[in-house]
Amino acid sequence: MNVVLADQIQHKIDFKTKPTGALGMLEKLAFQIAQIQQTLTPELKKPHIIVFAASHGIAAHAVSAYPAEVTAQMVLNFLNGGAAINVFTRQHGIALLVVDAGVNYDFGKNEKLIDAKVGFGTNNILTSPAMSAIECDACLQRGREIVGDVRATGCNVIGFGEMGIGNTSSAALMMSKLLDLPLEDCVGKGTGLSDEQMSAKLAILHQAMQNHADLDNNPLRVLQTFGGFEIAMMCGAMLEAADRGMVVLVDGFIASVAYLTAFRMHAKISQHAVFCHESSEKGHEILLRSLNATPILRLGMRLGEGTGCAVAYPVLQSAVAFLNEMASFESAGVSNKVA
Ligand SMILES: Cc1cc2ncn([C@H]3O[C@H](COP(=O)(O)O)[C@@H](O)[C@H]3O)c2cc1C
Ligand SMILES: O=C(O)c1cccnc1
Repeated sequence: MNVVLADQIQHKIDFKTKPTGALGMLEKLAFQIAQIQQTLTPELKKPHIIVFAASHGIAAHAVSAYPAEVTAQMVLNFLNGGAAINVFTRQHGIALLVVDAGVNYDFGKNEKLIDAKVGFGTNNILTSPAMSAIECDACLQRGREIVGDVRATGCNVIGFGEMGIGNTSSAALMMSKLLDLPLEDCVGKGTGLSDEQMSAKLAILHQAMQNHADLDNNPLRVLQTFGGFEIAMMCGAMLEAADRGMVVLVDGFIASVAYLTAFRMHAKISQHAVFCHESSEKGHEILLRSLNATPILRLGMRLGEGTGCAVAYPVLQSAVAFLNEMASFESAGVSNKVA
């Protein structure tokens, strides 16, 4: 760490015309973004959100309140501009990219969709590993390449979203294994299961855990065994974004599990991560706490798609704006003597 620059950034924040610390979390964000960019005058350039979509074999077991076909239908909705993430990215001037990481549907040629198809969905993780080591590696690699292409456009702030019916099941199993926590702490209602359906989901995931009893907590093996193509691609994408010095916006429960996996691979990613919101999906609060992460927003959202990143983005803009534009005590002739 460049200690001199870190001191200068903190000094610049502290000498703005406000009581020390009065901009709260905006100050922490401003410091972090300035540190990431190694400058006293950070800028957020060409923000992007990438939504990765994939199908899940486990969806055949009624672990979601919605049918598996919704994954492909929502991809078409993203392409037509009608989903929540389309609305919020449009609202805030964020570019949106949609990636077919492995949806069980043939979208044909569509120039609006990035084709990174690794397959037509993961295996059923109740009985088999989600994917082969080769597929897992391909996902990480494709995620990295897509971010490389986005970085080349001048983007320095990027968020990731996902779409994949059944993926809260994948994420819960991964979280339980990586953090060595009981499944009860990690499994939630996802798209909105009833209490009864939730008990059935928990029973299936206990069975899945038992069927993979010899799995250790190696992040790559956990990803391969329980992950989804979209979760693995997000993981590679987050790693690349950090490697390239970008600000990484972390969305809800599933994105945070992808982040946890990436963090276990390369802890350095934490310097780049901004936790945008706390999802109301059970497990997210515990996961954020275990990461020592303070989310920007707590709106009771539980959607995914990167929506938390899009809604939190203006807060990052405010953080950068105060650091660049606000007067200092000296420039404004305001006394900074504490009475
Ligand atoms: C219409 C619709 C739009 C969505 N957008 C995101 N998700 C979210 O819900 C899914 C995870 O929940 P579960 O594990 O219960 O299936 C993921 O696709 C996630 O992105 C959606 C779900 C639905 C139904
Ligand atoms: O927080 C999330 O990412 C989430 C929660 C429920 C359903 N889908 C996504």
